[in-house]
Amino acid sequence: MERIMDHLAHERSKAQFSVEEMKIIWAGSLHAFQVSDRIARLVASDPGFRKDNRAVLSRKELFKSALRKAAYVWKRINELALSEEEASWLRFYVDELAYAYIHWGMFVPAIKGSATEEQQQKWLPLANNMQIIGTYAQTELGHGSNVRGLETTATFDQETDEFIIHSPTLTSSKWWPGGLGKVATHAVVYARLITDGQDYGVHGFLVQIRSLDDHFPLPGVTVGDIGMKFGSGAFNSIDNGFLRFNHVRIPRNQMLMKVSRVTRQGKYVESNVPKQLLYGAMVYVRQIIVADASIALSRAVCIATRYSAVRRQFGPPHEDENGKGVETQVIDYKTQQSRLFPLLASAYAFRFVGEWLKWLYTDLIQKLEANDFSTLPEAHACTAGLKSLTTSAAADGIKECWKLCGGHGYLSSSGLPELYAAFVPACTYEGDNIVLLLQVSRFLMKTISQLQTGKKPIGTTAYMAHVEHLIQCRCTVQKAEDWLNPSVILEAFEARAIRLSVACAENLTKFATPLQGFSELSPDLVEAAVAHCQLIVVSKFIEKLQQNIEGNGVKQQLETLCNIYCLNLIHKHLGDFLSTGSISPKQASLASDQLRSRYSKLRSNVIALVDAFNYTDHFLGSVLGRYDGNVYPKLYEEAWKDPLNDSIVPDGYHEYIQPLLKQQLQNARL
Ligand SMILES: CCCCCCCC/C=C\C/C=C/C(=O)SCCNC(=O)CCNC(=O)[C@H](O)C(C)(C)COP(=O)(O)OP(=O)(O)OC[C@H]1O[C@@H](n2cnc3c(N)ncnc32)[C@H](O)[C@@H]1OP(=O)(O)O
Ligand SMILES: Cc1cc2nc3c(=O)[nH]c(=O)nc-3n(C[C@H](O)[C@H](O)[C@H](O)COP(=O)(O)OP(=O)(O)OC[C@H]3O[C@@H](n4cnc5c(N)ncnc54)[C@H](O)[C@@H]3O)c2cc1C
Repeated sequence: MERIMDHLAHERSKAQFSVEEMKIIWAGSLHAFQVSDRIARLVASDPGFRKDNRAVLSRKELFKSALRKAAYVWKRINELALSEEEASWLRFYVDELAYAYIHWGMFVPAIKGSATEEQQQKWLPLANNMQIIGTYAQTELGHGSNVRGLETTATFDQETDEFIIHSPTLTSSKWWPGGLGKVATHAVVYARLITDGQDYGVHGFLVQIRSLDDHFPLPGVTVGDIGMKFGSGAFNSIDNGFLRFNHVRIPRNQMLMKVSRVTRQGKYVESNVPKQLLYGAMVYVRQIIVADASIALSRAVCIATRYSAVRRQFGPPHEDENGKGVETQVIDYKTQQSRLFPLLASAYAFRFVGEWLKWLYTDLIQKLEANDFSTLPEAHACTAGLKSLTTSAAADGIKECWKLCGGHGYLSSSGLPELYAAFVPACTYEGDNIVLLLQVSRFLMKTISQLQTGKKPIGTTAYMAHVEHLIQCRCTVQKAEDWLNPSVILEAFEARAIRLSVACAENLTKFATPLQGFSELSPDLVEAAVAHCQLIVVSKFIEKLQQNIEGNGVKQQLETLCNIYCLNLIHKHLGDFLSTGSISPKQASLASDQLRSRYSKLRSNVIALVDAFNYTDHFLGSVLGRYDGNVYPKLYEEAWKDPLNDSIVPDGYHEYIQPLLKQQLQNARL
């Protein structure tokens, strides 16, 4: 036991940079580090937030435990008079999916984004004080991605000045909203607005669904939980629900009227705000999900990295720091490094692109407030594309981390199965990842077509202004070290992205209609969108390195991680880089050489690099990822805690094992 604990301490002593400074870089600022660190410790030390028993709870127990924790969170927020920032850190570190995620993450943002000032004044205080609990009811049984295809209706009744909310078909049942099944009292419901016999498409409405007195559904409302979901814990602590309306009436002023409104006379009036703002809550949450992706991936990487340094298999016996003969740490196998280190680099890359996206979103909101809608299309494309790219990579990465831990990774106590089950639906919710990439490709094709009209591309598409150069330029790499030059890397990624996009744009012209072209070429369009989004991540990582980064050796580590992130992408997408002529086969081989050399350079720093995430053992929830590396005794201890080990002889022995054994014995004797 001691040896293993010493072993991680030895790993930490090899770090060539200041972990404390890196913690600040990871957190985003000294202030963010201090607040998050304080709240993380507060949660970890409070037995009310215990979560190590989750895997053995039944669905009902899990749900109730999540309700208890959500109520306790609210109590602690008030008792400690936490600021909004501290409260959101508290919810984050409690790490238990419950209605509060949707209430704060979607219901409140939907009201802020789509309600008029007057409506906000009425509803936000109620929501902010938890006098009502809200959900976001958009998806239906029959339609999720195709929002324009939603079937729920909101028909204006001029006589009573009300909307009648109705579910005309089974497929129009709302299906999936979190917190809806058993908890929410109110919902932002997306329904087709019909007035004067005309259908004006999907709009948002604020609808009360349960009584605030006895919690029973209101007349005309049928509501319940949609059932168990993937994995044992994960999303099963939350009540994703179904909801059907039978001519439920709401006052006219409960239509969210920032984008358009219906007058007392039933006239539909559009404001000067673009219709797309109705989808504003999705832009907001997608931006948060990118940050979530870096957190989920970094948790998994932290577990797999620490465990890989503890775990030993094969190899000629080495001498450890105490002169004892030991086997090889699995982290020293080059295959382990080539699977794990790019994931570590991706966690950092996603962290920085998430930081930038948060800035982009804040900038968008400021512009919208000044009635400047010019950056909305780019914000939509960036949030959609990066949500897609980072969640797909993080979900795959978590799965890889579990395999990197061998058999023990499959144990619930590793924390990895639940982390995977909780994160993988992020590839679907807030927009299916392929559907979102198609939105990006639509934006790219539009930008390319506008180049011909002389419109200057801006922001993340600014590189397209250099289309003539990027279409024909040749990569200048001659030796492996040349791949360490950021401008060389950037140009290779820009060339690959624009060449894929231009090829799509040219191919689209060969079809009878754009619609037919988009449909036929959609796999290529998705690849072009991925290349563009990867370019954004690469360029934001490089930009981060151009900032003033303090701390002994911190910048050097980030440079190595950035090189690994970029060179590994080249390695994985070699087909794209070669087929577009962005690099040559010889340069690809030099990139692989450089990648291998970067792994060696990173090796002694990896434990410190995952320590910089500053995750408590409570938050990690993993025996394999423990800070002290004391894995084996704790695995053994955890095994004893399983309910099956409550008794020496299991329940069922007398009914099913003993009679069977007896029968077989008797048969043998006969
Ligand atoms: C505390 C924080 C907690 C965070 C929460 C974490 C955990 C919670 C867990 C789960 C919550 C999950 C919630 C949900 O899933 S809610 C439901 C989400 N649903 C979707 O995301 C549906 C995806 N589909 C769509 O977004 C759209 O239908 C579409 C964009 C794919 C297609 O729509 P359609 O109107 O048919 O679009 P067009 O392609 O014709 O586009 C029209 C036009 O509008 C632009 N555009 C589209 N979307 C947006 C947008 N969001 N913002 C701005 N602009 C948008 C599009 O680009 C077109 O523009 P044009 O080319 O210039 O015409
Ligand atoms: C855990 C979880 C929580 C959720 N929470 C909420 C919530 O709180 N509120 C809410 O309203 N919704 C919620 N949802 C629903 C979620 O937003 C939808 O599931 C999501 O938008 C995807 O839509 P879909 O299920 O209709 O998938 P579909 O669109 O049916 O996708 C099925 C397949 O078709 C493909 N596909 C669909 N359209 C196209 C196209 N145009 N081109 C190419 N391929 C296409 C997709 O790529 C996918 O492979 C949640 C979902 C999950 C899993």
